[in-house]
Amino acid sequence: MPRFAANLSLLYPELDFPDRFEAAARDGFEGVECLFPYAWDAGELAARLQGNGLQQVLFNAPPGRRERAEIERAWQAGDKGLACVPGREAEFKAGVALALSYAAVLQCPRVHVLAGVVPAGLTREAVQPLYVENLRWAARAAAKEGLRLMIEPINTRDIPGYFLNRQDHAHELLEEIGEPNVQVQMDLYHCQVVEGDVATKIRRYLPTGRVGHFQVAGVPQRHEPDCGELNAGYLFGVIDEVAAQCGWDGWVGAEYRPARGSEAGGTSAGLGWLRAARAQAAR
Ligand SMILES: O=C(O)C(=O)[C@@H](O)CO
Ligand SMILES: [Mg+2]
Repeated sequence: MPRFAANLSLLYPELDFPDRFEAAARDGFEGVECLFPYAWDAGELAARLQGNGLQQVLFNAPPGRRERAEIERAWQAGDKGLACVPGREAEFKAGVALALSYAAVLQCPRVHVLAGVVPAGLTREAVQPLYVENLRWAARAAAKEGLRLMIEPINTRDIPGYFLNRQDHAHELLEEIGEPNVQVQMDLYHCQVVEGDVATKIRRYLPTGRVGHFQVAGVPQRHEPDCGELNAGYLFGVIDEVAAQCGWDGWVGAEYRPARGSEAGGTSAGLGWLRAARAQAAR
């Protein structure tokens, strides 16, 4: 069974963010990820991790220039990253520096750097050199701290105009960036929405050593992984099989909006997919 991390920005919406750590540990998660930890003091979050025996496995660099407390709200309102946005290089670098400082305190080995939306009037091809240059700069800064950066293809239904949508583009970009500590965050939800053939893509890309993290949700509504058109149990089996062959030991982030979160039992009641994965592994 892969190691699963609870995405605390999406799971347990019935609880205050700091209380979600304990809930995740109680449900048997060993790792957690989140979108943006910046509204909280890094030391306070590190204490929550330690107190609950959890590892922070991933979070995002800020998607735009804001006060720390505003970052999450700004993401909802439209900040989607700066890596491909001309004229905002200084803000991009300041955001990466803030993320690296949180990663050090949280002892988190991975930081996702959002690509951003291609500005009106420009093409993806026109902004790609800037994206590559920004990622190269960020990768070198992260390498000094022993950290890895993730780049994530995201579907354009969720973020219209987003620069990076496809797995093959992400892997081409890694070649161009040319820094070994940059990897792909392969979100199976986005992969299914954009291009499908998910199991084949896991088999193609995981052995390259260029996939640093997986995430999963049901498709099309981004609810529990066992709701909708993806067969999560089958895909976890594929990850397990290929990981064993190539020595991959990363995490799968549970990044979904619980459909059952508003029912009695909250997020925990919707973890049947996790219990099924455990039962399958025990057989
Ligand atoms: O939307 C997603 O998928 C994510 O992983 C967010 O963290 C934005 O990158
Ligand atoms: Mg994702």
